[in-house]
Amino acid sequence: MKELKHINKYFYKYRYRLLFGVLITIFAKIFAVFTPRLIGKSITTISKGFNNEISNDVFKQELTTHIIYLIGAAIIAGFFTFLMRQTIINVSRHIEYDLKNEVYQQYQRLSLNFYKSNRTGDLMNRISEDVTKVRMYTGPAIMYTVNMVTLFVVALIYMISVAPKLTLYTMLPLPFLSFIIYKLSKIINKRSTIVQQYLSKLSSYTQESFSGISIIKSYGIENENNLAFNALSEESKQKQIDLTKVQALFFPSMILLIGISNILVAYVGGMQYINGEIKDIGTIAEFLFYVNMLTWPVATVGWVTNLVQQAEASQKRINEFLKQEPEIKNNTLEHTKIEGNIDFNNVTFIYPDTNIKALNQISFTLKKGETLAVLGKTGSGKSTVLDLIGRLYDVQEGNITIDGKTIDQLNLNDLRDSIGYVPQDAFLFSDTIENNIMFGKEDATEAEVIEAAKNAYVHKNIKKFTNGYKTKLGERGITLSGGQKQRISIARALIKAPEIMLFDDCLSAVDTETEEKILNNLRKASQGKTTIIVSHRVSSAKHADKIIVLDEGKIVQSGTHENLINVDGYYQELYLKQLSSKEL
Ligand SMILES: Nc1ncnc2c1ncn2[C@@H]1O[C@H](COP(=O)(O)OP(=O)(O)OP(=O)(O)O)[C@@H](O)[C@H]1O
Repeated sequence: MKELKHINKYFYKYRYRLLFGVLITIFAKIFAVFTPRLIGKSITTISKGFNNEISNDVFKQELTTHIIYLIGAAIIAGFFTFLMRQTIINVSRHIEYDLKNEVYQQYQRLSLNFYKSNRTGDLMNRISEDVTKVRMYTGPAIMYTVNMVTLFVVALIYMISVAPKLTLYTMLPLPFLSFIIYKLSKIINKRSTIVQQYLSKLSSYTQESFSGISIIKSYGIENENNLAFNALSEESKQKQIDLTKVQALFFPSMILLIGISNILVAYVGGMQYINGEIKDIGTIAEFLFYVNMLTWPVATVGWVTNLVQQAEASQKRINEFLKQEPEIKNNTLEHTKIEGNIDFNNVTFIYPDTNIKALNQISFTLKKGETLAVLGKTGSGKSTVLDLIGRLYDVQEGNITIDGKTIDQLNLNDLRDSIGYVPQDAFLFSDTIENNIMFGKEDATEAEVIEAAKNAYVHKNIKKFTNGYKTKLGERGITLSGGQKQRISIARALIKAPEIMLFDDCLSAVDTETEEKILNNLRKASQGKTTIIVSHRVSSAKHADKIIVLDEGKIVQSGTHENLINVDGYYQELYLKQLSSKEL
């Protein structure tokens, strides 16, 4: 129960509702216990009536009173049971919602490395399946426990006072029942976890097949794909059958044990009635009702124990994530206006997970309003430069300053607010084009959206879609070309009008002519803004105030376009190659 302590704060938050739920449960059970008593009394009255021990009038009057009370007690018990579910199960839904939000907020706080070291499936499971299992502890487990304890106490007190020996026999099979249910539900849970795993495997497999359908079709591997799917389905079916076999035992075992209890009560009660130890015949009927009434709560002891064990295991997994601290922390609450003077001083950076030295002693200075172009072979460390400016990672050696302050001393939110970043792979959400652009500025006007799209040279494309800016993207929406995606992603950064603009090879999918037009617009839009353009093309770099060429994390060339085309090296080679291909 150590791990589940985390939930106590939520119990405290909803303490009044919970307490109300517990009280209601107690009332419900008190009234529920009236039913067997009144049935017992009615049977005794009927027996007396048949044996002419009471007059016809008394018989009628007693029986009518019992029946009216019986209906009344059943209605009241039913109403309280309804209220009990309404309160306790509702509280569990509130706690589930709060816990999901807590986990999600923690996910948002954590740094990129956390996402690298944990699989997406794992992250999804903890927020869905694990939270659901914890909910079973906060709702059904509590409800059934209170239910059982109350019913037991109320029923037992009364049963012992009426027939102590018969009570003992009634209770005898119940611990066995509880134990068997505990064992069965343990096996059922184990097998259903396996079934669940197979279901996730199947859905991931199908999902991937659908995403990669064009590859599957173009390579003509539909048959192989079918065979692999069939094999997985077959395994999954086998696991389902294993589960069904144990599930099939659940109710028969319960019915068997209830049957044994009924026989015991009928036999022992009958003998006691014959011996005169029990006065009223109705007591036997009453006890038969108790057996059936107590069986389900007793069975739930085993079930609830299992629920709590599972919730504990799930909460343990959730706590592992909740305990983690983001590697990148905001070190100050003080707000600073960011101008955009960037300095790299001997920055060395090694990716912690791969140990790859991505940057090695990098230094450069970029004043507010200047443009830097970063070129170099693939894997030379260009994107890493941008990631470090946005503090997606912290540098290990050397330092980066912005406006003279090392970046970890700047307010992290201010820093990220002042950056407009266009990644290498443009990511667009399954939403309208307009909302995707407005992601950079939530309160943007329509005119601003259009202006940004025009600057990113994508306005004309958008206008051609039937729904224009309201066109839905993503699943069930339209599919954009690589170049269109890149340009919408640029518009998203432009609308933000940040002090620092970071473009990570984001024009690679557009032709050089469009590139030229976009760059012209960017130059106008980014007047006074510090801009870094990562590219593989000289055409993207030639207007920059400064150019650096990286190779294996080191700066191997730096200067302006005019300087660099006149010295032997990577830049000149690239220039000549791209020039000749253009001429061709
Ligand atoms: N998140 C990461 N975790 C671990 N290693 C990484 C990560 N990102 C990049 N690397 C490694 O760091 C090195 C530099 O990568 P980076 O992405 O900065 O290169 P790049 O010059 O931008 O390459 P490209 O032109 O192909 O985009 C590469 O060897 C890469 O494998």
